Amino acid sequence: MYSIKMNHVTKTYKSKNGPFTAVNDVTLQIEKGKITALLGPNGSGKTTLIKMICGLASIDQGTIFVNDIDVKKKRKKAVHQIGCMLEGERNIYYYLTVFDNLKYFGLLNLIPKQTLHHRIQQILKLLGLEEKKKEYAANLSRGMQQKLALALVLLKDPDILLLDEPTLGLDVQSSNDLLTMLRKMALNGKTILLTSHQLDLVEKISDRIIFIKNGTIIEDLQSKEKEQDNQQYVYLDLNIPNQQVLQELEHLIYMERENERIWKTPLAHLPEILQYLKDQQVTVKNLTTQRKSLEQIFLELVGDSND
Ligand SMILES: Nc1ncnc2c1ncn2[C@@H]1O[C@H](COP(=O)(O)OP(=O)(O)OP(=O)(O)O)[C@@H](O)[C@H]1O
Repeated sequence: MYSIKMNHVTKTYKSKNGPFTAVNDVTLQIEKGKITALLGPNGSGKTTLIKMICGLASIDQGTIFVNDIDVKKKRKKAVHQIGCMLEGERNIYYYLTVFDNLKYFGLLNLIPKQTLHHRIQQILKLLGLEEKKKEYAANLSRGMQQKLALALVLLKDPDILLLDEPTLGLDVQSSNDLLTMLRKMALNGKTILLTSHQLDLVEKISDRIIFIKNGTIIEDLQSKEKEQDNQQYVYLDLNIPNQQVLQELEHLIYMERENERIWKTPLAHLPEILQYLKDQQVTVKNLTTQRKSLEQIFLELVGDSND
C-alpha cells in the first residue's frame, strides 16, 4: 500500500540564467508505514520534491497522489494528510512560550479543546520538552527550536510526515531519540519521508534509501535488501557467457548499480552456487564478503555534484 505516488513529476524554476529543472521526471511510490530517506548532494532537488508533495511548490508536469488524493486537484484535502517540516524553516512563534505555541497551533488546526491539552502533554513528553514548556521559543537553543517545530508538526497527528533534515542541529542523543521515535511512529503505521546528509543515521533507521542527483533518482535501495542485511552475504563479480543461465537461481541475487553489476548470495548457499557457476562455465572474477558502506555507494554514485 502506497501513501505517496508520484508519476513523471518535473519542476522547473525560473532563474537568471534561464529555466532550471530541479526535479526531472521522477516516478516514485512511497510505502505506508515505512521510513524512506532521500539522500543527495546540496541542490539535488530533495526539498523541491518534498515541497511539491505538501503543496508548497507547484507541480509543473506529472501527478502526485497523497493517500490517493490528487495534490494538484485537491490540494487542501491532500495537504491535510501531511505534516511537513522544512529545513531551516521553523514555523514557530518566537515570542510565545513552548506551551502556547502548541496551544495556538492546536486551535488553528481545529483540535478539540478537550483533547488538546492531553495531546500537548504527550508530545512534550515524547520530545523531552516538558521542562521547557514555559520558556519563550526565542530563548530555546537551536536544537530545542527544532524539536518544537517537530512538536507542532506532530500535534495534528498526520498520517504522513515529510521531514527535511530533521536531525539538523540536534546533538547525538537528541538525534538518536528522535530517530527512535520516528521508528516507533512508522511501526504504528505512519509514513515518514525524510531527507538527511547524515548517512549513518539514515542507514540505521530507514527501510529504503533513495539517492537523488540533479533532480533524478539514481539509486533506490529497497527495504527488501535492507531486511536481508542481517544475513551474511558473499558478493560476486561474474563473467557470464549468457545472462540467461543465472535467472532461475533462487539464492543468487542480482544488484544493479550505475557502475557495477554484482551478484550476492547468502554465505550458507555459496558452495552450491559456486558449483552451479562452474557447471555453467561462469567465471568468478571477484568474491568478497565486504559490502560497500552506504557512504561509499553515496560517494561513488553522486560523485561531484557538478558533473
Ligand atoms: N524558488 C527557487 N527558485 C529558483 N531555483 C530554486 C528555487 N528553489 C530551489 N531552487 C534550485 O533548485 C535546485 C534544487 O534545490 P533543492 O532545495 O530542492 O535541493 P536540495 O537537494 O534540497 O538541497 P540541500 O541538500 O542543499 O537542501 C537548486 O539548484 C536550487 O538552487
